[in-house]
Amino acid sequence: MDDVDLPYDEDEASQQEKIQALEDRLEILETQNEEMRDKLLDANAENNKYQQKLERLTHENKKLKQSPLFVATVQEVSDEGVIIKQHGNNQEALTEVTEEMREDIAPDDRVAVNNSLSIVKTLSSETDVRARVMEVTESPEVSYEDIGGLEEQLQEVRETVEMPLEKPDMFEDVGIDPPSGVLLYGPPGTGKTMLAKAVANQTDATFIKMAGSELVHKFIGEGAKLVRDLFDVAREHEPAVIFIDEIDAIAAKRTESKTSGDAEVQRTMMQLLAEMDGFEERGEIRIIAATNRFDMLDRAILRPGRFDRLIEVPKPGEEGRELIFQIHTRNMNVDDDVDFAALAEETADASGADIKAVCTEAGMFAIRDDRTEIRGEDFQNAWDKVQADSDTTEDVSKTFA
Ligand SMILES: Nc1ncnc2c1ncn2[C@@H]1O[C@H](COP(=O)(O)OP(=O)(O)OP(=O)(O)O)[C@@H](O)[C@H]1O
Repeated sequence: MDDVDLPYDEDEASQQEKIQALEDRLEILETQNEEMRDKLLDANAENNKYQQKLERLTHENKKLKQSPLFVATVQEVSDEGVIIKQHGNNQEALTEVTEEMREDIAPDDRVAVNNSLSIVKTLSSETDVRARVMEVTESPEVSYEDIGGLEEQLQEVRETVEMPLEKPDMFEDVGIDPPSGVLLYGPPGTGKTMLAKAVANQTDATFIKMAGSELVHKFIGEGAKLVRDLFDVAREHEPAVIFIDEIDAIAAKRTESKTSGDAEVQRTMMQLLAEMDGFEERGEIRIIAATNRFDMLDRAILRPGRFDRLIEVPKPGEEGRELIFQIHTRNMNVDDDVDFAALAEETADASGADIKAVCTEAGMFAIRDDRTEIRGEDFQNAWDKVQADSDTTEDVSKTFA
């Protein structure tokens, strides 16, 4: 009791006064106690609030690190941070990375960034992108005998692509440069890809195919780099035939609009032209491009030294159609009553791809009927079906146009 400060004078206060003073002190202490309890309750409530906020932020933080993340390409790594270019809008941004991550990051790497553009992780290397966008075939299985009704076109492709690969000395001796690039143009499914594959097969060249639309739509922001990669891959695989399908996607006439998408397409095309122009010693690499939209092409790509040999690949004529029927039924069990000449007459306007579809469908009709031999009527039904299917596709594309 020594350390307690009593509210009265021990020697002088009467008993009554002592009781009164103690009662007063008790009252004060009770009030103080009450106040403290209130404060404690407030503090507890506050604590609860902060606890909830902490949980919310932890959750949000976790979410930020998860999807959706955006893809960007590293442009530059410097002391000031990392400059990235976002895919999609092509905008550049300066962002920070942790010390550990900085060591793993180099220009041209693909990275995933979150909403605030912080690099969250690095993505798989570009070889994966190359593999996804380029089809590389050591020796495609298409030969000249598999192509029906394109004798003139075949002849021209052989002269312009096959000869320079097989007899480069002849061009040197004569003193002329072989054509740089060959452009095949015509409706879909007429055998443009087949021609390119067949010539690669004939010359034992590696066939490297890249689709223009994929370059600019699927790998936005990487088009120019992929074009560079395409030529690198070709150099690694010489002799090689580079086939760029749907070239109109990267070489369409310039439009008035100046959207970033257009700028990206422009950059991709400039890179392609630069590769072709700077390709003095092209060695054993030939370039073939194809398009269904010749009218849309930017004339810059048709200048001498670029795609300077134009070959039209039209739909087959009647004779061509008969040949294509024969080619695609070579391994089929066809009844003797099937008259391909009559079928060729009837299937006016069909492309090679349509005829292939008719042959496959005819086989399906026989199977459905539990037969192993394909009859004339199966081909008839198949032609009706292929026509009906293509009408539906046209309607659908009109609807979504
Ligand atoms: N002239 C042809 N002779 C034989 N088969 C053909 C012919 N044309 C097309 N085909 C068949 O159609 C398929 C598609 O043809 P291919 O891919 O070469 O056409 P394409 O002109 O490149 O078409 P796209 O412009 O749509 O890319 C071929 O795999 C082949 O089976």
